[in-house]
Amino acid sequence: MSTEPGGPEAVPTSRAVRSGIRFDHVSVRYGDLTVLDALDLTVEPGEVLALLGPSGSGKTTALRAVAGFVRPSGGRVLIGGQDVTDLPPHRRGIGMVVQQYALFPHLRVDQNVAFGLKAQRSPRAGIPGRVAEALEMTGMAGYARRYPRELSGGQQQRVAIARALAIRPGVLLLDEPLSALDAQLRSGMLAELARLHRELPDVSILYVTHDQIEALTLADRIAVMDKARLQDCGTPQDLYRRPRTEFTASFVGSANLLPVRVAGEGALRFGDAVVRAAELPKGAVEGAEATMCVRPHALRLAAEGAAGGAANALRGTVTGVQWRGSTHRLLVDSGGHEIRADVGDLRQPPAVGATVTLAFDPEDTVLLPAGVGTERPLLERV
Ligand SMILES: Nc1ncnc2c1ncn2[C@@H]1O[C@H](COP(=O)(O)OP(=O)(O)OP(=O)(O)O)[C@@H](O)[C@H]1O
Repeated sequence: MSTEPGGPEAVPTSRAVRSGIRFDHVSVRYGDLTVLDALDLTVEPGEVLALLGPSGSGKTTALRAVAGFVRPSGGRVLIGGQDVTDLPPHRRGIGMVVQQYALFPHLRVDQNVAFGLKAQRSPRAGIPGRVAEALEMTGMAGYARRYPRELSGGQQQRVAIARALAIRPGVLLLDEPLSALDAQLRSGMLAELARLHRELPDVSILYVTHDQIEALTLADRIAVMDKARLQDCGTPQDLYRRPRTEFTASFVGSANLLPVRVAGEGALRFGDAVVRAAELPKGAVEGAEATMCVRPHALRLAAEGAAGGAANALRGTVTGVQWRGSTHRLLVDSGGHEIRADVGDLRQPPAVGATVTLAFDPEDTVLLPAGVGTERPLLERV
């Protein structure tokens, strides 16, 4: 599949497929309500970008703006470098899959898959071959003459994906495509989607989800949305290890967010304890507030009263113990804050009420701007 850009009037064909998406300051308003606020974001050709965020954060609106079903009140949408803001959906060269499959119940599987090709006025002679190709890719070649009611949910979703792929799109839009499936099917389909992506290395995929496992598994990069705005964007590893806001830290993986104060000499104070972070914000003045993010799995149990080496140590009282198979999750009250620690290989977990010392390394911390709000930019790091 090529990424050759077409002219402004070009209808995508198998030879001129446009890939890559750019949101250029895209806003969407309904009356007084801004549901997408000046979104600037690029999905490269061949990239899977997950839009991750809570319900109502504007993810679907962003996707529908690319599809052409929502008209931006400001900004431009570009596909393959071409401004498509004024193009109707069927001229944009996109394939789209939504949560509820949206298959035509009165059409057979092959007719459903052929639908987009016919709507696009593809040459008739080529349609059966394209349908067969798309069904083959999604493992549905043996079901071409069935009706949707004769298929399971997972199979229907494969047909919906085949229908989206049949037009050989440069851009594939997936809106919570797995959320109607049960957990086991979902994990199988995740692997299938990853395989499809490898087979379609030039297609840009925009994947809307509120499920962080889907985003972490599939995406090359994740864009985190909240309250109509892009909060953060980066590789899954980046967002997990170096979140820029409290919102990202707690939405991508789980996080302990500890309120700390700069205590001078590179040290921080958390309640009565003195702790150290990997880096302090540039120009951080004594007494300044920040939030220290430390992941539950970065905490370990230390011998009572001693963390050892250069590690941070927090004393606290165990308020809960949850066994999670490979780890125990300990809930520890330290100075009135609940700290979650996921500790592995504990033959004898501490009892509720016991006093423990939790240790963690400065390298496993990230300092964030203080406060629950996500508006403030990250303090510059040294
Ligand atoms: N046609 C519309 N008219 C008015 N408000 C709308 C319309 N479509 C969406 N909204 C509002 O825009 C906001 C964002 O909706 P959107 O569907 O983009 O969120 P989302 O992040 O995809 O959420 P979900 O995960 O629940 O699908 C919501 O508050 C929603 O109620």
